[in-house]
Amino acid sequence: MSYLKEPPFQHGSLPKIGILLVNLGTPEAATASALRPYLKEFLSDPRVIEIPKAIWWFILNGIILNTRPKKSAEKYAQIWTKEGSPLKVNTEKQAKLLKGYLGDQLKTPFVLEYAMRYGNPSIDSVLSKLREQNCDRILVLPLYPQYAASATATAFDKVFQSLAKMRNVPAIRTIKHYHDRPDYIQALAQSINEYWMQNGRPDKLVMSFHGVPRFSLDKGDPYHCECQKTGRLLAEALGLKENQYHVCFQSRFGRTEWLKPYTTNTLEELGKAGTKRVDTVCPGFTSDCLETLEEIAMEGKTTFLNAGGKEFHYIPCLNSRDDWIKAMRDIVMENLQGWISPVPDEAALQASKTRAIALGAKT
Ligand SMILES: C=CC1=C(C)c2cc3[nH]c(cc4nc(cc5[nH]c(cc1n2)c(C)c5CCC(=O)O)C(CCC(=O)O)=C4C)c(C)c3C=C
Ligand SMILES: [Fe+2]
Ligand SMILES: [Fe+2]
Repeated sequence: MSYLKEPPFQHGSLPKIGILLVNLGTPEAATASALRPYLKEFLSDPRVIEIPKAIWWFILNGIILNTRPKKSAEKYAQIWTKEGSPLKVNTEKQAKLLKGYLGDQLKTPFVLEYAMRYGNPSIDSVLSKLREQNCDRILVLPLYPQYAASATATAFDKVFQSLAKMRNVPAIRTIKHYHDRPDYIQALAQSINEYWMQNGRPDKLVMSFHGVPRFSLDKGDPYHCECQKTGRLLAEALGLKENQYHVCFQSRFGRTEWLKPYTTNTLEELGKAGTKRVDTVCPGFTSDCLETLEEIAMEGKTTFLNAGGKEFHYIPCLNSRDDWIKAMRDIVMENLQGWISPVPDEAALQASKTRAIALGAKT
């Protein structure tokens, strides 16, 4: 086994902290040819598809990769922006703003980058970049508030696979979840209240989370419970009664049962029941993306209106809201405790050199 070449080591150089935001990833373009490699990487992940490898290989390569890229590309084309995929654009903005806020508070030198679990910038390439900049401690923040093995754990797997190629491995901290943090809940509640102040209130609020297969709940994945808890806390923060909101799950893939109730069924039932206005929000997504802008804001709207509903509103994700970036800053600061010093590292280094000289040591 040969390891990656280490960046040149310099005595006396100040090590930095690396902060690595990880999001899911997105295709490079809204075309079938760009969707194919993205979907291949995504759907080859055993944390995402938990069926025997050999069987899945035939289904994926024989059926899915011949049909889905074109269909998905058509959906992406409807939400694509001049700057690119909304997921990437939003993640980039969050990283930039968070860097600014952390710069105001952190006395220890740091580097903040974002990476994508699938596609680019890859976790491999960004971790190499952090090591080259002398980061000897790295904090990993997945941009998923609720823990799921198929989202959070696979991001960690990829980080550890990258580290396994290094000789001088940095210290690592991972943030598992923040689904019940008051600042995250408050940012969501505030965004919804602001929306309601401008657009009036709905009859029902639908909170839609990304789904996962039902068996993952039975096998011990806490994702379902964490989504339910986020939903309950958000409803409490908004002062909603139980009959004024629904927690449901979207994006079902394949024929197996996924977490229920399915968002599409909920919207259809609400429409059929004569509910006049439904507002939807996706608290599990910190950035707007295909799943929110196309599946909910477009497809969900059609489902509800076709079933007899009259008015459908989609409330955007947290994206680059100031209260959310501040919450991210606080999540990072809390998780850096013990790694950061209250005085600038340069000053601490100088003080320890002075002490050492006073004690007669050669530096
Ligand atoms: C096939 C199984 C899938 C599981 C399990 C899954 C879990 C999961 N996904 C997210 C977040 C996102 N998923 C997104 C897109 C997306 N998801 C799947 C499949 C599974 N996801 C597919 C095939 C796709 C690609 C689009 C498509 O062809 O339908 C996205 C959006 C990406 C974008 O570019 O905008 C996000 C975000 C979570 C949080 C999660 C587990 C909880
Ligand atoms: Fe997904
Ligand atoms: Fe979807």
